[in-house]
Amino acid sequence: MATAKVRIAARLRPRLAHETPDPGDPRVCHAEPANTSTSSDPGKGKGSANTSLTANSSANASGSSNNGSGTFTGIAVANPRDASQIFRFPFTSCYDADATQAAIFDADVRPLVDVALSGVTVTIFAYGVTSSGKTYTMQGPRDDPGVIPRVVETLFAKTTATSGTTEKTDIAVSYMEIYKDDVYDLLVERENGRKLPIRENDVGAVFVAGLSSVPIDSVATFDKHYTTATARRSVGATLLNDKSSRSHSVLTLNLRVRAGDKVREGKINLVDLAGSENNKLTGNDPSRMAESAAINKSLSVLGQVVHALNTGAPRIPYRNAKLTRILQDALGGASVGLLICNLSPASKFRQDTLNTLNFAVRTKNIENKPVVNERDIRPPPPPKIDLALVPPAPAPKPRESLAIRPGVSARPSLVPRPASRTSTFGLGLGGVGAPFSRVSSISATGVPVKEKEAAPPGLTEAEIDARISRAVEAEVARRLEEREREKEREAEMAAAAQAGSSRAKSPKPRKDRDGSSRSPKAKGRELPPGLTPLLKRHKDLDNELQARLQELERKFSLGNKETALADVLSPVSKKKTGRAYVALARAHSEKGDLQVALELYRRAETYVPDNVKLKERIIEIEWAVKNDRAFKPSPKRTKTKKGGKTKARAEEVGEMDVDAAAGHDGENNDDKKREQEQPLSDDQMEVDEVESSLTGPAAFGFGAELTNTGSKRSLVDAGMDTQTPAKRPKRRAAEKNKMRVVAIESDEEDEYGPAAAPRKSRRRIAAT
Ligand SMILES: Nc1ncnc2c1ncn2[C@@H]1O[C@H](COP(=O)(O)OP(=O)(O)OP(=O)(O)O)[C@@H](O)[C@H]1O
Repeated sequence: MATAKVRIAARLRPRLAHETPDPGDPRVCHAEPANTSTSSDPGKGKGSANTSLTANSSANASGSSNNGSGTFTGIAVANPRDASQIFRFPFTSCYDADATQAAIFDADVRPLVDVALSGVTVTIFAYGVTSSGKTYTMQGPRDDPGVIPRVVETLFAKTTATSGTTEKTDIAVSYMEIYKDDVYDLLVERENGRKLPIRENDVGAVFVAGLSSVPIDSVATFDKHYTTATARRSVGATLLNDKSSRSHSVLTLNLRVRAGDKVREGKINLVDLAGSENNKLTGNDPSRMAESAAINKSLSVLGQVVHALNTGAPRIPYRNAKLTRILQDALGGASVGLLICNLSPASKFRQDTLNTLNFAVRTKNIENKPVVNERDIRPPPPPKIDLALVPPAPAPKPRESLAIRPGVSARPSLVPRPASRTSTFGLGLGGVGAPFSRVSSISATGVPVKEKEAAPPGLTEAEIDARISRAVEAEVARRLEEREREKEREAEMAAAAQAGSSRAKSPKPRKDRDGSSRSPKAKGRELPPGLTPLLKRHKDLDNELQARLQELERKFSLGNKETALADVLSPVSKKKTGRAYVALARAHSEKGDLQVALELYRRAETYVPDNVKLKERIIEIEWAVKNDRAFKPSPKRTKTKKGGKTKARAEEVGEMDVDAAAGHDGENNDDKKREQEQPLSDDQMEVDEVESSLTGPAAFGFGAELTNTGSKRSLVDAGMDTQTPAKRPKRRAAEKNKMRVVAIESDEEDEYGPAAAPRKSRRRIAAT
């Protein structure tokens, strides 16, 4: 998609009862004849009497005409220090006091709904001085709804219109406020609300971790959530506005449009910014002053970001405020942006109005690079099986072929493929995600043969299953024979050695593995160089193997490939795979993709079926999905350090705490303290352990993607041991016998920042 500049719509609100008119007040001009004009910065301009100055804008720097026809459309406002000087700010879209909510919506907002449904992120934000009408524009009163309710209504009207088609749209909402530079979820009870951290995922997208996302299936459902959440927003009375927003609010509508084999994921961010305010005018008390300072600071950072983008600065200060961090995508990112510039007609706000207009003029030069989020949702092709040398099944059942359909492109598995490994039963399954074609073929003589890429076409599933079974049986038989021969040799050598030593000295009873003492003579009688006991063992194994193969076949025939894979993996691989799924699930649940998260947790359970905490997690998410409720992932865990000290868990899996990097290390201290007081249950530890394994380099080769990169500085701050990982193994080895792992996960980031390779430390602590 090409670049797209941020669109600007200027809206002048009507005068309130107590506001008296003044000739220099801002005025909306619709195609008025353009007079003398000088390209100038209105904030600094000092023109002669009756001079009309046009705001400096690269879009229209050459004159007062903004449409090439000698007319001007935009906002005209007098200089507060020299009323004879009129500044003109050209905007193609501007609305005067008579403009209706519907007019603004239809002209500027409605087209963006289609853009979002096409898989693009759209951000619409209202900007302006306090009491300029931002909340009125975004939210609106019940009898005159603003942008937010209208967007939702339009979305549902559009999805209803496509209900007869193959297109299906899922909509979910999340709603947060940024109050005194802390983020809170407005969809949860205020008492339960905790400060939410801002994080960055593995592809650099910024998101608020733990923010709930509620699926909505109708305007009425949305209304219910929205009304409750809006009542939670921080609002207070000031001398300038008796219902002044004391926070910035961001309402996000997540759209998922499924059409055939494709899914598009668009988003609409609807932002109602708190208004800049002059404390001399607002009459703020100390608490209002603190709010006001936070509002003004974040808006000032917003201005700096816009300025840096306009001047092509090498560093854009997004990280200097939560607000800009969250709006990063809308300002120079991959979003389509609309800034609604709200203006107050009151004289006392004249300078603020000029500031607002200057900000708007600068913002409209920002270029974004919108991205369409569309992906193929066809299921991955069935695994290929190398069956070239396995003899054909005697009686194949006519079932659907597992052979890959021609023309269907393979999609990468959710779980990256590890290097192929050979299991104890000789199946080189290569772990989860590896195609069955990686199974080493076994020749009739039991010698593994080179892998081939494509399975012979036209085989039924039954044939494939049968061939796998025969291949496994052949390999197991070969290995058992080898083992028996080995044992025979050992037994013969032992007998010969004992016979030799018995001639030299009297026999000494020797303890066997089972603890029984037997004389070499007796042993010789029980274990002659013959094969009887070995064959017995062989038979046991055969039965065991047979049962296992039957179980495998049963599961394959049920189509439960996941379970079957879990069964044939080694315990270590099972655990690793489970960990990988848990980490992915957690990342999805934090993003609000509860359905996907649930599916991933269920898959994880296949690999670690005994994990009680995991079961609980599944039940919780199932409940949340079923009841359309938000799911709050468990807070960061603490772990007990040797000596009884505690510390906050470094990071969540798969994310980087961008706050620390942004210099907000001191935040959330209360939350951390609370977390430190929560002991970890063993089950939770197991889940954490499952997640933490992803940080290891051996985690299927994708550890780096999901690796937690907590900062070393934060560990130092928390009073933690920051000994380098290289030294740890020695200490661990010494402690190994008296310690047990009760909590793992302390990921450290190189002190030079997140760009450096992440390292992982595992801590062992004393058994309790
Ligand atoms: N277009 C409009 N038509 C009628 N009344 C309006 C309009 N815009 C704003 N108002 C009124 O102006 C007052 C201030 O509006 P609003 O609370 O929306 O301002 P705000 O910019 O959100 O202020 P703050 O930044 O302090 O939250 C309210 O009483 C509101 O009803």
